[in-house]
Amino acid sequence: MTKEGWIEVICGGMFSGKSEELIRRIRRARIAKQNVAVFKPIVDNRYRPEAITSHNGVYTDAIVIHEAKEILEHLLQKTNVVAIDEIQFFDDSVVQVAQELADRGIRVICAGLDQDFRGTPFGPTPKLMAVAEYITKLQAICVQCGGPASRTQRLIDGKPAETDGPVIQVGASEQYEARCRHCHKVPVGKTLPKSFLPS
Ligand SMILES: Nc1ncnc2c1ncn2[C@@H]1O[C@H](COP(=O)(O)OP(=O)(O)O)[C@@H](O)[C@H]1O
Ligand SMILES: Cc1cn([C@H]2C[C@H](O)[C@@H](COP(=O)(O)O)O2)c(=O)[nH]c1=O
Ligand SMILES: [Zn+2]
Repeated sequence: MTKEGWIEVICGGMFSGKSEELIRRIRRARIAKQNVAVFKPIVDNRYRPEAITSHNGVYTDAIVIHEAKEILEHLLQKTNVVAIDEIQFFDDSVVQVAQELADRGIRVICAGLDQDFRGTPFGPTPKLMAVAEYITKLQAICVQCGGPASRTQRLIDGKPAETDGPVIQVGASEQYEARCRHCHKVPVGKTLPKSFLPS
């Protein structure tokens, strides 16, 4: 007999529709009478504090947590779907938690940035992608050329950030815009870590 339980990752740059897609999957799971538990990290304090919110205004309530292991404490016996937004803000322990849930028979849906503003893999997202059964990589629209925006440009006073800065900086369109690989500007002195380059 086929067993239940797997990991889905929805990734891409900012404005690519990750939260929209996560909310859509949550809505459909609820229509299918699944018991869904929704989580977000406390770091994300934009829009409604206790909800996952898309840049287009759609939202759904969420439990705010500090660490991934708190997810285990919030689950009910009947919970069979777990949705987590902004996974890039968790540490690597979120990978272990997702694996444990999927092994227990739970459908785990994770959404988050795959790259930071420098174009470097972001937090635990790449590791989750490695162990996931299903990956959906979304593109926004490049605000410069209209092409597929796989990257996120950080802005300072409306211009591309030219110097490096903290990786975590919560914000929306006042600080970030969607760009394709050709229009994205990497801060001076920043390239991919050697481990991501061909030898
Ligand atoms: N450059 C852009 N490309 C595509 N959508 C954009 C762009 N700028 C703003 N949007 C809006 O962002 C919405 C997607 O937001 P959201 O689901 O929050 O994405 P994400 O979670 O990936 O940041 C789109 O439906 C659209 O209304
Ligand atoms: C690129 C980049 C983004 N962030 C922050 C900015 C937002 O608060 C979230 C992403 O939200 P979205 O739902 O994907 O729109 O991440 C950051 O902290 N560092 C970065 O490099
Ligand atoms: Zn472009």
